[in-house]
Amino acid sequence: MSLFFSSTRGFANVADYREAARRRLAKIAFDYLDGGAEDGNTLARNRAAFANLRFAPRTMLDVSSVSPATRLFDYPASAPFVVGPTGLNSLFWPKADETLAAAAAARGVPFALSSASTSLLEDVRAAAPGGELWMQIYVQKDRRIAESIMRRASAAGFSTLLVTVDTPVHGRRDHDVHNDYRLPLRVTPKLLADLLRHPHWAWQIARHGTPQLVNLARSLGETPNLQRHAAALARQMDLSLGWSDIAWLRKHWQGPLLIKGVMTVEDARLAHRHGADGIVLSNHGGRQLEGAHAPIEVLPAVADALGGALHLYLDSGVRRGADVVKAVALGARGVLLGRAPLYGLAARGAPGVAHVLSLLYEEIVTTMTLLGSADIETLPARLAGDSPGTSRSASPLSGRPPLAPIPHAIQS
Ligand SMILES: Cc1cc2nc3c(=O)[nH]c(=O)nc-3n(C[C@H](O)[C@H](O)[C@H](O)COP(=O)(O)O)c2cc1C
Ligand SMILES: CC(C)CC(=O)C(=O)O
Repeated sequence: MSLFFSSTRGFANVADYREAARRRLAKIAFDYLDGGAEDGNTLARNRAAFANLRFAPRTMLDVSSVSPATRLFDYPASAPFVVGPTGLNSLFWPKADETLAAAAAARGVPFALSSASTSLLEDVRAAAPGGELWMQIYVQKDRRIAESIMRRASAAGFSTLLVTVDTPVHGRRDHDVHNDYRLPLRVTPKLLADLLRHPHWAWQIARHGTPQLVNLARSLGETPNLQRHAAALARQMDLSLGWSDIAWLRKHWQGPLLIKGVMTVEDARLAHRHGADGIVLSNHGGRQLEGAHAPIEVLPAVADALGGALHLYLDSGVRRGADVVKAVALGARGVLLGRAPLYGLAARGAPGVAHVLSLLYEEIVTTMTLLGSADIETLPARLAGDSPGTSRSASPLSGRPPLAPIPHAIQS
């Protein structure tokens, strides 16, 4: 890494890293990272929905020692967030998945590896030996791929499985069409101009080679071939996947199992009924269904319907520690971070990821201190509705059950 890119001085928040990532990455890569589906309405709504929630702080409470520590399944996490699964990460920085996993371990939070990762899951384990690792899978028509990834992840000590169900087809990403984004990247005059404007990124890609979907390749027993495996990823999703397949997943995965991409009370109930341990309320960061609600908007109804029966996580739009606090206050056990750590990675590599995670951690602590919450159990009593003047006692959240440990739906 060059000296120029090593400093994290002057970065105050995730948005600063986003801007630095925008400057360093070629447009084709930044738009893939940053963009949403179609007109970007859901992408924007994810942020607006967080901004519209208001806190009801309490004062004169002892905040001399504030801790956002919590338990995420059996893992004692330093804070209620997880570095979430994102595919093709070495498009942003070499050895990206190892870097993200090591940063998460150092911060004391889980890292979730995408099955579309550009590093082998075994290499990620080696890069974060003591870290808490989760594995995400897409289920493709050839079920042996998912079975092989589950087997390998289990052998490598990954604790928790995320099954992503909001991507039967890819959302329509207009920016990718405009940029002529395809894998492997094809050198067109447009891409060449883009590369010339972003020489540091171009040099990195040239030096380290095009990222490969190595986990997918290994589970197929094939030599990595980006063209073939990217096409397989996009076109071979099992569109027949249904709730009864949780039983099949259970045969291959003994640990906690979360369904990622649930957006309704009905589906949350079905996940529970079919034996999932938890769900991630997610609209895939506004990258899939344009016109979806923001997950934070549906969280209160889902939390009330489940009444603590499932581990409830949320993602999409988390850019501030206050967003994490709001999600926990509304009933989430924790949040997944999608783009936020990627901005740090794309801007500055390992120091950038570490700084983003520590900024979020510090923002959580500051928010809790200003709210009069010394620990996360008190957070549900600190959020009022979004209408001005909503009083604390009128909070729809008062009286919600505390976040008690939840046993797995199925014990091994
Ligand atoms: C570049 C990128 C790649 C992603 N790849 C995956 C993936 O491979 N598997 C998955 O389940 N979700 C994937 N997601 C979705 C994230 O896990 C997460 O749901 C989303 O980014 C959360 O929104 P946020 O980015 O606003 O935090 C990806 C998101 C981004 C931005
Ligand atoms: C590699 C892709 C499957 C990643 C993804 O889920 C996304 O771009 O949103």
